[in-house]
Amino acid sequence: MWNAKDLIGSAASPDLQVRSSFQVLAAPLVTSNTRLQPSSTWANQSPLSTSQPSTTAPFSPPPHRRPAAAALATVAEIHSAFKTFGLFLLTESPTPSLALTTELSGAFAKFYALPQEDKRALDLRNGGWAWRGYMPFGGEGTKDKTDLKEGFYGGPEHTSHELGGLPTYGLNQFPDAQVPELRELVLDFTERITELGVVVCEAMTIALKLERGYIKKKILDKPNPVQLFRCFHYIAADDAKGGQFGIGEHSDFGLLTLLAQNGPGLQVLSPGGKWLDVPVIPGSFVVNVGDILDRLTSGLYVSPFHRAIPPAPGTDRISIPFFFDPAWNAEMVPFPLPPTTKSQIPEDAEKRWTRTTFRNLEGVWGQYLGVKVRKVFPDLVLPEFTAVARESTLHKLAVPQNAAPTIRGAIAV
Ligand SMILES: O=C(O)CCC(=O)C(=O)O
Ligand SMILES: [Fe+2]
Repeated sequence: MWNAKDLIGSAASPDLQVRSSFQVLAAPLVTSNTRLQPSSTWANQSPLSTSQPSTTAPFSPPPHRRPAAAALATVAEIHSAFKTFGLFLLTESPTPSLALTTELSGAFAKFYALPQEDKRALDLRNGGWAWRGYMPFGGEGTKDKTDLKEGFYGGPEHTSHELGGLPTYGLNQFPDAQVPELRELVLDFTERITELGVVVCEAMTIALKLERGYIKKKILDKPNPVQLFRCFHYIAADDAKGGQFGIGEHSDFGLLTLLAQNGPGLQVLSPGGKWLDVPVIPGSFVVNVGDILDRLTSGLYVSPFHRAIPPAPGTDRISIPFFFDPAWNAEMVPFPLPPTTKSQIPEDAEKRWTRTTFRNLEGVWGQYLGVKVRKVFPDLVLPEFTAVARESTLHKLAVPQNAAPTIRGAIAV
C-alpha cells in the first residue's frame, strides 16, 4: 500500500478544483482517496485541470498550472484499473460526503420499512417514462431469474427541461408524507455524485490522451449526462430455493456506474475468471466501466461482469448505484485514441461485446437507452427511432400505456 499526496497543483491556484491523494490497496481492487472540491454544477467544471497558461510562453506552464506528479499517478492508476478489472474503489470521497451518503441510506431504510401499500402508491407505473418511483420485489430479474430486491428509481427533478417528455426525463415520486427528508437527500446526492462522475471523466480524458475536454464536450454536454439514480434493498435468500441472486451476473449498460453500499454482497469477475468480493468501506464508491464506455474506448476499458449475492439470513443490504450515462443526443463514435493509447487495446477485446445488448456503435445514446426503457413501457413510440441495441433481459415490469404517446424533443439519427 502506498500513499501519494496532493493530486493536483497547489492550493494557491483558484482554478484547480481537485486535490487528492491516492492509495493502492493490495490487488485486485484499487482504492483511491480523493479530496475533491468541484464547482456547484457539473456543467462548468474542469476539475482535473491540465490547463495551459493563457500566454503562449514557449516554456512549460508555471508550476501551479501543471498537473502534479501525484495527479498523473492517480490518473495512471485509474487507467490501469479500468483496463483490467474495469472497476475500482474510491475511498473518502468528500463528494458526496460520508454524512450525506449515510443519511440517505438511513432514509431509505425507513422507506423500505413502510407498509407495502405506501410504497406501491409510488409504483414506477405511475411515473410513466420518467421512469421514477418504487420498483417492487419481482420487478426485475437477470436471465429469467427474479432478483431478490426492491428498488427506488429517481433522478434530478426535471420540472422543465429541454428534453422533458423523453424517457428518463421528468418528475420523481417521493414519499413526502412518510419520509419527508428523502426528497432533498436524493436530489442533493444526485447532484454531488454527478460531479464525481465528471471528475472521473476528466481523469479518463487525460489517461486516454484525448484532447482536453473531449469526453465532456462530446459525450456529456448534449445537453447533460443522463443521470439515473437507483437505490436497491436486498433481502436474504430463501434457503429452500437455492441459486438466487440479489442481482444476477451482468455488465452495466452505460458509461460509468458509481455505487455506495452498506454491506457485503457485490462481486466482480476478475480477469482471471474468479468472483471476488468488492470490499465495503464506509464513504467509498465503487466505480465501474459500463458497456458503452467499453465500446467507446474500442475495448481498452473493460465493462466487468458483476453480481450481488443476497445478504446473510436475518440481515438486509442497501446499495445506491448511480448510472452516469452519456447525454441523450451524444453521438456514439469511438474515441479518437492516439496510437500510443490504441496500441494498448488487446486483440480479443471485441469478443466481450457479443455478450452485451449492443449491436453496433452507431446513432446517439438515446437510441440505446430507448430500447431499455421500451422494454418497460412496450407502447413507447419514439420519433424517428432506430434501435441500435438488443433488448436486455433485466426488466420484467411491463407498463402498457393507454394512449399512443406524444414525445417532445428530437432524436438525431
Ligand atoms: O447493488 C449492487 O451491489 C449491484 C447493483 C448493480 O449491479 C446494478 O444495479 O447494475
Ligand atoms: Fe450492475
